[in-house]
Amino acid sequence: MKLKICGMKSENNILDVAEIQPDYLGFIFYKNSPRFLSTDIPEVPESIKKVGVFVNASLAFIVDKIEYYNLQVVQLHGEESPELCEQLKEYNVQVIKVFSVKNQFDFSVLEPYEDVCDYYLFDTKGREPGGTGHPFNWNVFKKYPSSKPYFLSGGIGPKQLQALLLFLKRPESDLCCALDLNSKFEKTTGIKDISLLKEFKHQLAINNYIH
Ligand SMILES: O=C(O)c1ccccc1N[C@@H]1O[C@H](COP(=O)(O)O)[C@@H](O)[C@H]1O
Repeated sequence: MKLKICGMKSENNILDVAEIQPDYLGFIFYKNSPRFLSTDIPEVPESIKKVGVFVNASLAFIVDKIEYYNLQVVQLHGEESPELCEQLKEYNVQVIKVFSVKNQFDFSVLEPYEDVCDYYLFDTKGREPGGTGHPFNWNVFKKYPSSKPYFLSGGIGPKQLQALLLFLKRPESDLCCALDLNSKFEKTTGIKDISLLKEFKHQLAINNYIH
């Protein structure tokens, strides 16, 4: 299981989070988000992939950020088209397409994206496009029709640990390849709590989900 830690706003906090050695660090390039990144990204180990998170941004805006910040992954968190996903593949990045889930989810909406993105990410549907801090009902994955690996997101925090460990034992989590951690691990908005993150990673490690 891989770990993505998302939404840091300060250079020092980015460096502290990088020391935990997540697989992905996510940076929000959406102006309306309280986690909008307005600093440079300090150098982090090459083993950590830098993910840019975008909401209905133009190809030119995304490409500009890919090049300036040397992003390896883009996370499309709005209503981006399959065509945009396809165009982005030409910029040597992996593409994560996000879908927001309320109580039920119609997985047929994935179909046009099957050949044009690398991963899906499932987040909770809220009034804003991300960072709701609320989990959704993971039972929806009992009907997951795809063979594409997915990131699990949406309000995952220390309080979800036991439910998460149970979920990860179930067959519907077989294609869950990464956990996305954001607002439930914050001291203040955009500043991650390092000890909470370390403890969560440790719990996943002692349960043999990460090494
Ligand atoms: O965190 C934000 O402010 C944000 C804004 C716009 C798009 C995505 C955003 N974050 C993403 O939201 C999910 C879940 O966050 P949470 O655990 O519910 O706080 C995560 O994928 C972030 O990348």
